[in-house]
Amino acid sequence: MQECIIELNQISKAYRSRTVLHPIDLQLYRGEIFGLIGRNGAGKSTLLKLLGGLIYPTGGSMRLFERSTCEQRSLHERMGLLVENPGLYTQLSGFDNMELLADAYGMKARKPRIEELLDRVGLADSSRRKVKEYSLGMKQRLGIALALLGSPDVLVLDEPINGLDPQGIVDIRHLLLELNKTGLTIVIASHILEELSKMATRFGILHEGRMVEIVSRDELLQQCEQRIEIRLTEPEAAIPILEAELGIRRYKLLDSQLLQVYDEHAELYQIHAALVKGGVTVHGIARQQVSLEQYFLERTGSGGVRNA
Ligand SMILES: Nc1ncnc2c1ncn2[C@@H]1O[C@H](COP(=O)(O)OP(=O)(O)OP(=O)(O)O)[C@@H](O)[C@H]1O
Repeated sequence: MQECIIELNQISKAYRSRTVLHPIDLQLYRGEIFGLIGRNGAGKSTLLKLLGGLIYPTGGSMRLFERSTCEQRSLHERMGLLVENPGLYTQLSGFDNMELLADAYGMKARKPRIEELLDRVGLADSSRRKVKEYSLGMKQRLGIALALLGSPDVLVLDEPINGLDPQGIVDIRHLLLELNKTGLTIVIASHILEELSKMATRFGILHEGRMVEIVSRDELLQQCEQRIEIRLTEPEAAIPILEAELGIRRYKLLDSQLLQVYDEHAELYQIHAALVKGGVTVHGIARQQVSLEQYFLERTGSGGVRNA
């Protein structure tokens, strides 16, 4: 069974009288990569800051690692944050930046740990170079190493790939996937849906301060999978034909007149011919595919929220 390590119950946030996060319920599970998607101003950073204990909620409660954060605020220390600018000392080397934070943590025997982390984020060879000479991607990787210094259970990242070139994006993705393989839970906010979809195992869609949908990777991929839509009046007659004649096993009856077939090998003309031969009247048949972008826009577009 999945272990829930973060639980938000009706968490909300207002600045003065302006509500920027409406009550949100959310459970995060150990080992997952949770992707938070939303347009600019949707409330992603606010939610991440609440998770990291950088700001206080206006309402609701939060449980971290099965304890209430009211009982113990230090629970937030089990999270590694890269939420705002990592606050790097650019005149110092990557190693020295790590050492300063290790000092603040009061870490003993830190050199091997720092070297291990810099190696893990791919900065071993540049660890003695000044940060001002680092590329944006290198700075982000150093930010991640800093966030990992306290050996967190959860890594919380706000737009870590913003502004990176394609190679920088791939490097960060590989790094995060590797870290996740070691058991680290990751919460990552991004508006680059395509990239997020290559990492996250679950997605939360934030829109105007509301969590409008939480969807697993499998559900999302299924929603965006290529499918054949058949409009017909007798689906109960059509299904046995599709199964017996064409060996189609993956289909979904959306309503009494719309059948969706998920089978990349199925051909439109074969389906049409088999149904007609079996005496089924077909009113329409077409291939459909919803792109990730379309899926996201449907839930956050001017048409408002659509329940999946
Ligand atoms: N300290 C603050 N005081 C007042 N309003 C704030 C404060 N911080 C954020 N907001 C407002 O809260 C809303 C949500 O902001 P937030 O930064 O969480 O959104 P976001 O989804 O992370 O956006 P972006 O992708 O642009 O970073 C915005 O309207 C923003 O103006």
